[in-house]
Amino acid sequence: GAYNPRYSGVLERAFSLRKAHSIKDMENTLQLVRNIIPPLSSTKHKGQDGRIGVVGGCQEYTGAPYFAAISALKVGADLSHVFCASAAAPVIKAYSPELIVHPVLDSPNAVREVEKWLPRLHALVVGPGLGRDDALLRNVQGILEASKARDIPVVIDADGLWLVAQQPALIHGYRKAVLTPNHMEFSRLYDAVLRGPMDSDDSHGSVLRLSQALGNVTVVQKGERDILSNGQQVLVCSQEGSSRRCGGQGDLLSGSLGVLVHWALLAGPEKTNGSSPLLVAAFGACSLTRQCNHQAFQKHGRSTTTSDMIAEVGAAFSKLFET
Ligand SMILES: NC(=O)C1=CN([C@@H]2O[C@H](COP(=O)(O)OP(=O)(O)OC[C@H]3O[C@@H](n4cnc5c(N)ncnc54)[C@H](O)[C@@H]3O)[C@@H](O)[C@H]2O)[C@@H](O)CC1
Ligand SMILES: Nc1ncnc2c1ncn2[C@@H]1O[C@H](COP(=O)(O)OP(=O)(O)OP(=O)(O)O)[C@@H](O)[C@H]1O
Ligand SMILES: [Mg+2]
Repeated sequence: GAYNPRYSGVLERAFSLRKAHSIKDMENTLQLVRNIIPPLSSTKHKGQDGRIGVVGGCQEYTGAPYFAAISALKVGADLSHVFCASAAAPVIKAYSPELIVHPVLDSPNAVREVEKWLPRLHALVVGPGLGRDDALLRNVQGILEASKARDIPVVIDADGLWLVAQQPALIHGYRKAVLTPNHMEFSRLYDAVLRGPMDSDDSHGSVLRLSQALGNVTVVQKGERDILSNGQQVLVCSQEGSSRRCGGQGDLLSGSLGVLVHWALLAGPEKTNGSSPLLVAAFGACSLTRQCNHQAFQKHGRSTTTSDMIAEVGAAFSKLFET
């Protein structure tokens, strides 16, 4: 119908009410994120605030696992490991002396090599820069199975999601899994699991249904607004970011989520007021990534890159969570 100016005031008021409501929801959820953050203390030993592993990195992609692993450290983990293909290891080591890099993913003993470390890890981030080589993916399948057997929380991103789309049974029903698909990865997963195209006009419903169909694993659909669900609750994160979409922002998100998932599970549901700890952790990682993007864009504009965003992690974290 034609635009009727008589209604515009009503619509505007309804819109601003909805916006005010969602700002209040966001603030309430941010408070839950604050509750799960462990206090800094001089009596802690190295490792207590998190030992995180990133599984990814191959001949082509060395940036993605680096971004994920360094972000985990910058958010507050004490130790960050990368398990990558042998060709990627010297490159990642050269980016940073702060990461522990294991060139094992293309070894015939890959699963055993990673399994040795699992008792010492609090969470795994699987997929950044993994690539889609069949032999690597088979090894990662074994690593995922070993992690589940030990009840280690896993964040699955990028090519880890490619693997899950081929074999949803790998993570079906695993309550300590969080998936962080971008637009493409989400539709690929949705097609594979629900055997039909998603309804793009109902993103809440699509995220909810995908989570349910995967046995209530937590799903984070990244986009203009991030939509998060554990099959019961749906949260929306619309923290202001920017219009700059350089590659690697998703890796910052999955790496920081690795730490936050560990903190949230340690804190437990009392600290999250009955909400799912994984959902609260995911909301924290989305808000943080978007705030980093916002701050970096204010300084660098169109030339903003993921490294500029990582330089903002400390200030963004304080602004959101230490107010
Ligand atoms: N520096 C690096 O090493 C980086 C490596 N990366 C790795 O690259 C590999 C492939 O990741 P991709 O994310 O490209 O995955 P895909 O190969 O599934 O492709 C995603 C595609 O979807 C497109 N797309 C994204 N958002 C869209 C939207 N809203 N609507 C329509 N199209 C959209 C993108 O342009 C991209 O071509 C992964 O291993 C990933 O970790 C990325 O993380 C980026 C940084
Ligand atoms: N249109 C948008 N406006 C604001 N923020 C966005 C937009 N699209 C994505 N983001 C944010 O950017 C971050 C990464 O999402 P994105 O969809 O770029 O992931 P990705 O494709 O996996 O990235 P990567 O290049 O690291 O693989 C998320 O925090 C998300 O909230
Ligand atoms: Mg990605």
